[in-house]
Amino acid sequence: MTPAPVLCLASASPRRRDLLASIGVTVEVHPVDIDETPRSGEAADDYVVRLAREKALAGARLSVLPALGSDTAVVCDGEILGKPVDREHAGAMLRSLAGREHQVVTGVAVTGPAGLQTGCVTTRVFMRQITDAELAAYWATGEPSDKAGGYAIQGLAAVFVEHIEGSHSAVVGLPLYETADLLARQGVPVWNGALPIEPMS
Ligand SMILES: Cc1cn([C@H]2C[C@H](O)[C@@H](COP(=O)(O)OP(=O)(O)OP(=O)(O)O)O2)c(=O)[nH]c1=O
Repeated sequence: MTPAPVLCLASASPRRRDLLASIGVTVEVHPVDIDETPRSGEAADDYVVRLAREKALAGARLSVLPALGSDTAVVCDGEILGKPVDREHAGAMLRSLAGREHQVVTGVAVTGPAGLQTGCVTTRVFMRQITDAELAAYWATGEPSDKAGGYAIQGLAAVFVEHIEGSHSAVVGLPLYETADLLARQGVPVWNGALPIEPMS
């Protein structure tokens, strides 16, 4: 039997639902539609935390449960890369990331009895060079289309990623270590209730 939901997930991302399920958090899914346009001159960490906060607050209006929102941006040379709109865009994005370092910035916000609390995690990702034939083959898999930066580290693009410094789960869409802390602060159980909730320090 699936445990009762303990959290409203204000997201259409199946990755975020699966990540939360992996630490024993069953969610009620409420995708929310917000304007994701970056403000002029907005830093990536401010941008993802702002969107995470807006998603959490919109989710809270749809549920009686504490609500979580999150946003992931790929940043290269200070520029925020969104999701690719077509094959050319996806190819240009991955070409710009190949053979060097970029950053993945993920913001998370949880609103509940303790009020609205946020966190932000930056992970350094180092990719190998990628050939044109590989780019074409990767686009044909369908994987890049709904992913920030046009790749999925948890999927086929793992063969392009030499190493990371930071949080793998944050690159996939939700930093689980920081999220567990935010959930504890709101009294939301993880491990389906088996992990003792520590009082806020
Ligand atoms: C870099 C990278 C991103 N992604 C995904 C995570 C996010 O789902 C997506 C970034 O877009 P987001 O706007 O953060 O999320 P979303 O549109 O999927 O869902 P919602 O706004 O409803 O919460 O890219 C991966 O799955 N793997 C990766 O390696």
